[in-house]
Amino acid sequence: MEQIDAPSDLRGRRLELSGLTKWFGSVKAVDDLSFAVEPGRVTGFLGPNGAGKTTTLRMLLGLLTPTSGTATIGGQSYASLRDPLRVVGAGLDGSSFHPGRTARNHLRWMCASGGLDQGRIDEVLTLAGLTGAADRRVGGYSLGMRQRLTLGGAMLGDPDVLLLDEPANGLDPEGIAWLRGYLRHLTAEGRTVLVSSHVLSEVQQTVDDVVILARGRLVHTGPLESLSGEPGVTVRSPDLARARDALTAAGWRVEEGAAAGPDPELVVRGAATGQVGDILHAANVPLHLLAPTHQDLETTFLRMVSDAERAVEVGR
Ligand SMILES: Nc1ncnc2c1ncn2[C@@H]1O[C@H](COP(=O)(O)OP(=O)(O)OP(=O)(O)O)[C@@H](O)[C@H]1O
Repeated sequence: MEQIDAPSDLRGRRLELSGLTKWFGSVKAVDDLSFAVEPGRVTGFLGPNGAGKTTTLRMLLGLLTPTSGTATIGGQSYASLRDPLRVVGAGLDGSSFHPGRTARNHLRWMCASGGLDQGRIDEVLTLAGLTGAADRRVGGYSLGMRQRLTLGGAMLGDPDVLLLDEPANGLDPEGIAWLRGYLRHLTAEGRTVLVSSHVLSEVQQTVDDVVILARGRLVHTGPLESLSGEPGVTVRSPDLARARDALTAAGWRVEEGAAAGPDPELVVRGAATGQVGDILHAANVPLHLLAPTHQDLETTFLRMVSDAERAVEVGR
């Protein structure tokens, strides 16, 4: 069959995983995973350590063979791409540098081993913000500079798709802001970007979509906003027990709020402030706070993961 790669100015390659499964001996690292990653968006690939993120990325990159299922890039498996380094850039391990090499020489070495033209090295160094440090040995680089070099290396083939494993790991807030700008720039050009992280808050400002994994299984996929949960009303009162009773008697779903201490709070899901205020007023409950609220994204993420992990435990 003839292999046709779209010209890179068309970009727009979708990633599709279908029933992807990987066993390592008796360990099921990836379990019947199906989801898609859209071009022109940054997708966060999230899950706790050991959830199966790296294994999935390695299968997408043809570095591991799935036990069953498929992973395709623009409809093709990695192995069938005619010019894979120009289609997919990968940053899988930020620490695998020869410490005695300069960044420029590292990129030259990458070009030579991947059969890529060296003409993009200066452009990539600029893109990664490493022009001034290009001729320094990588052994003296900070973690953030190594992450930049990993990202730069992934861009050498001017790929349509970027797969990055924990690119925000160890970055300071300035580094995370830089990463956000870098990835935004790349998706604005129509590229497909998938970034893994075990901490949502590290990439929360960076991603458009999320794919959440736990114990190798898909837990949730959707736009980032889909994690903001159901809106609600936060209530603080010195008599929270009575507030809870009045609200549940009126049929509202009441959850514990985040704050602990002398004035703890509860959250009434799906209610408007007026409705909650009227009920508490009628029940003579003293109020210290009544405010509309959205669930914190990280809280939703952690809850989804722990529910999924518990379901796996129960199913065993
Ligand atoms: N080569 C291997 N041989 C045996 N087990 C493996 C191998 N690679 C991964 N695993 C196991 O597969 C599961 C998923 O690991 P994986 O590295 O894909 O998770 P992860 O989500 O990337 O986590 P981390 O953030 O810690 O890298 C883990 O239980 C891990 O121990």
